[in-house]
Amino acid sequence: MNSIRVFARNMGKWKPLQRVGIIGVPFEKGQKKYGVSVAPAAMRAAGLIEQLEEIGDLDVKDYGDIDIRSCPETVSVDNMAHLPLVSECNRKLSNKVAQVLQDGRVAVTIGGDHSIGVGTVDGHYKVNEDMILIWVDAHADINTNKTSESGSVHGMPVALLVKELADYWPYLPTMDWQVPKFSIKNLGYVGLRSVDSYERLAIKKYEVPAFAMEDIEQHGIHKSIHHILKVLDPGMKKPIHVSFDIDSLDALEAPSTGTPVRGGLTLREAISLMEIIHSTGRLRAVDLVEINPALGNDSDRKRTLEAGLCVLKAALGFSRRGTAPRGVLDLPVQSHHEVDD
Ligand SMILES: NC(=[NH2+])NCCC[C@H](N)C(=O)O
Repeated sequence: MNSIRVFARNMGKWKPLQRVGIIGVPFEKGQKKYGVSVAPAAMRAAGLIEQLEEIGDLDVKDYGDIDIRSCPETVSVDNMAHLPLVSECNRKLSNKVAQVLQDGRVAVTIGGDHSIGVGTVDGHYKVNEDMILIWVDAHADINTNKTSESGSVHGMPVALLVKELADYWPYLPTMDWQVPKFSIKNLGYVGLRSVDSYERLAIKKYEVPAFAMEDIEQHGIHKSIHHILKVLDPGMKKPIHVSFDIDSLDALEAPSTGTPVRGGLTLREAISLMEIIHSTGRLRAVDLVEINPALGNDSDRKRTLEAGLCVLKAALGFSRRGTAPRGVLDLPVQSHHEVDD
């Protein structure tokens, strides 16, 4: 059993202490735009570690960045750009995520583009084979090199991870370290609104619980995420991995990202989603990917980084309730007249 929660002496009382490990992945070869590799440094400069430490009852350890050294690209695979680089980065990341989890910490990985989901989920699976995966994203990222229109691996991580799609891939040189074992039955989507036609087929064929934006609009974020958690794990016991792409947020909330799509989650919805997952006590790993500080102007960059920080803080237990002046947020709904009295 993984003891993520230990007890810490806190103001004379014993309180649960959540241990967290931060991993940066300055990797951008899973897509074509410059800049997403700067995100770990930009998030740290924006106060990532300090802000997490302020949450209280959180023991934060920074494991630093994965060493992304360009290895010679001796092999190439059709319609799959930079596979050897993607593979090498993810191999190292997988080992690091497993180490953080074995240290009894929640693994918080800051990308990088979404191709790094291969490493985070692979590493998590090594430690918790019963894990469930919530992919929060505008895109389904379940293309293979045969179905992808872009040839960018950040649109393929889910298809690389799940065992049910293993036969749809050709032999992938350099990827021998990664044997797809995770079952698509343990996957759910939130936030979808830009899904390619073959991706749609895969989601339908395997009946993946998917809450696209229109479903969230209809049911609300609370019911949507509770439903997914229940469908994937009726016993409510399994470790949870959230792979959060910043482009799940509406492009107005998080403009500095490579493949923005309008009509997405509000920041408030994303925070609620993370608060609900935090409240299960079963969040073991969270990825935050696709923040590209090189895109947009200063205000875009600031807004996007802030949104990323808010999402992570919510995932790790920060709640406005705890910090607001006492009573204000606990007021029952009442008229202005009653409040003024
Ligand atoms: N993680 C992302 N931003 N993925 C975007 C993927 C876009 C498109 N579906 C593709 O396969 O190229």
